[in-house]
Amino acid sequence: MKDAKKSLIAGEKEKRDKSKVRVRGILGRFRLFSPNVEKPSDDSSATSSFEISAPYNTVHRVHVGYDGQKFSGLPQPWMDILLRDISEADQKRNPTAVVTALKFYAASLKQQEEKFLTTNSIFNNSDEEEIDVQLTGEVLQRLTMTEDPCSSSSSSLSRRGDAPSASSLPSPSSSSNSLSPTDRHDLPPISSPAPPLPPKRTSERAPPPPPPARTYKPSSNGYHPHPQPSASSSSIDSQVAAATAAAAAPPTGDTPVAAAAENGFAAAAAEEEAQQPKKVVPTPAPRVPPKVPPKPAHLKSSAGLGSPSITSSLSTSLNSIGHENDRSSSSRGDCSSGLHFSSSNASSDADPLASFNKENESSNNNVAAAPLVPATTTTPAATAVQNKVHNNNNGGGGLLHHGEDGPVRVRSNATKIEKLKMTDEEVITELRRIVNPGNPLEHYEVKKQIGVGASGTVFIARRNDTKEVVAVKRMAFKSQPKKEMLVTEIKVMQQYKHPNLVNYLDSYLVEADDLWVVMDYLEGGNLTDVVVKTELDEGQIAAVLKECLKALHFLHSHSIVHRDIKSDNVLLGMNGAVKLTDMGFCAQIQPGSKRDTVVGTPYWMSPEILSKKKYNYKVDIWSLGIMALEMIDGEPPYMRETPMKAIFLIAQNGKPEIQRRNELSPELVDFLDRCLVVDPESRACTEELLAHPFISTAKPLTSLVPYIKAVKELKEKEARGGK
Ligand SMILES: Nc1ncnc2c1ncn2[C@@H]1O[C@H](COP(=O)(O)OP(=O)(O)OP(=O)(O)O)[C@@H](O)[C@H]1O
Repeated sequence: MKDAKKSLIAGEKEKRDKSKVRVRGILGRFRLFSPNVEKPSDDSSATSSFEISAPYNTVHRVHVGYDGQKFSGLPQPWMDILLRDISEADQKRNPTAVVTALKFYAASLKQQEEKFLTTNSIFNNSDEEEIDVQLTGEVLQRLTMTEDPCSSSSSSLSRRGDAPSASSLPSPSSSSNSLSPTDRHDLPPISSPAPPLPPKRTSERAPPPPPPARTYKPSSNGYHPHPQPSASSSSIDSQVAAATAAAAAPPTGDTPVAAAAENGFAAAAAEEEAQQPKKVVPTPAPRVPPKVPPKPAHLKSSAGLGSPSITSSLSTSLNSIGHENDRSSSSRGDCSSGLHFSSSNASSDADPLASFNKENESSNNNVAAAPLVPATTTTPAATAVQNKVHNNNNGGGGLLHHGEDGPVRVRSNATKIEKLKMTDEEVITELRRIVNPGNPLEHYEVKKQIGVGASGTVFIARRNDTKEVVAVKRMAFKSQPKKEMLVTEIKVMQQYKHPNLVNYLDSYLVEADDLWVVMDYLEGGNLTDVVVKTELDEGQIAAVLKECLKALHFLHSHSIVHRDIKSDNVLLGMNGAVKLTDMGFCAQIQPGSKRDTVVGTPYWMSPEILSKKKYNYKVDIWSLGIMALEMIDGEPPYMRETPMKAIFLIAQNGKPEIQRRNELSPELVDFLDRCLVVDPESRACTEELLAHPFISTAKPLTSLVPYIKAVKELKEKEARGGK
């Protein structure tokens, strides 16, 4: 009787709580479409039938000129898109931002498989094919005028004081570096229209009539999932670009000229090393292959799991993690005092975990907000990771010597280890080392599908012995375009444990193709669903940000940069727990060093990434600021613009307009202002933000519960067909 009364009271309370849930109005986020596999996450019957065709075999060299009036040299389809998306007046007003957008666009053409440039993640680590943007006239003059790319001084090309300086935008010199990705699908069609596209964000409310750019409908607006051969592959003519750059451009990044020269030397050495015949990577002790069940139907074809995508958020390559340090850069940011970074050396650069181990050995670890230390360093996986480092080095130039006391790593003269691309076989070998042995079906009973991502399908499963409910992401490994990234994600998840990171439990590789990653099940779904359908108040927004900041502080304290912070990558527990996921894009950045791989999701990307500058962990802070805007507005800035235009606008405007500034508390406005600073050196760090007055207004996490429940119910209703 008492219990019945209690549950009645609880039920009433829940009802009251629910009635307080503020449902977002019609200005909710547009429904986005992706060419790949995204299906309604609740649609367990959903399977993908869409396959991205293999795109480009040819290499085009695209030299783009700008005479102060208009751009020339672009392939016609690009020109069409440019004219469609960015008015001539805008082009003229800020040609450097156009260049940023073009380069980003061009680089995306390099992706063999990709998603639409919408909310999807992008990884581009290749500098083989790029657009060569040769500028002439006033743009070139202006570009050469400013030297400090992070300068907060406003450029003559910037419309607002907070806009990036002209030199923070791509310069001719940067065109000789790898450039940024964009949306290949943006090309106009030359063949049949694209197949209908499933929605990417299932939770998104029905949009108002979307502008052409956001619907990606073929032919009507030029957005197509299939690559267009005519403009398919752009390639930088590096010699020409280098010549142009050498003559005209300031050094990119924040490095002094001498350091830049040194860096150039290192890069050249790496290039040279990469061209050496590849040595055989030692094969690990053979593992007794587990008895495997028949291949699941959904893995029989890659299409069944969703088209592979370079933008897989489960993706960061081994190459990318810890291999791109710009040793010459000395910038450390303004917030590093409270954080411990392990000192950089060649060996630790090779793998974040190597660095982590080193860090553990060190006694001066003063990480402040890392309630849990990274998981054991003595697990087979950790050992395997170390082996991997050795193998990598060995493969890269026979640098490993095994002494009696164990392996001794000798400093490589080539710092750009990412040049050493792993073959698929090597990746699989590596993967086998780090996953659990055995057959997962002996341990888990797969229940139902809960979602489909770019790289795989997520299921609820139950552990046979403990009856624990878990989430299992299953991926057709062989058809993944960036296999190394999956390996990286597993490694990062294995090694870095924190209450605000989605907890990794196990992984298995079945028949060398069915990759299982078992993790905690976050029943509340992702934050996107909540921000799209409801309006959190400031205390709740602060609560979410606080949890994310704790996770970021932990990662940054271990020299790990997440690189894909957005609401999609924040999962929620039914108790209000907030956890970051998608560690695939993580990379290590040593103190004082920066990276230049273009990674992330364009709308959330910081100006320094978009303009292909060297960057550090501050990129996560920018993205967190954008995510805060998502929670306020239901979508990130420029979400209703075409991808090309959005990149142009980020490059041009730098800090986005805070639409509802007047409705927000001064604390929240200040928090946003500290995150969305164009100059990363002046941008806040996690430590500062955790102590920010806005964060101290955080409500208890339980305040999120009614919202999470309401959204879940709404989604279930939608899945049942009752809107
Ligand atoms: N641990 C988890 N608990 C609950 N739901 C999850 C979990 N992991 C993923 N999901 C949900 O499953 C769906 C697919 O997730 P996934 O991570 O595959 O998406 P994605 O980020 O688009 O894809 P990818 O990571 O392959 O790029 C999403 O709706 C996500 O919220």
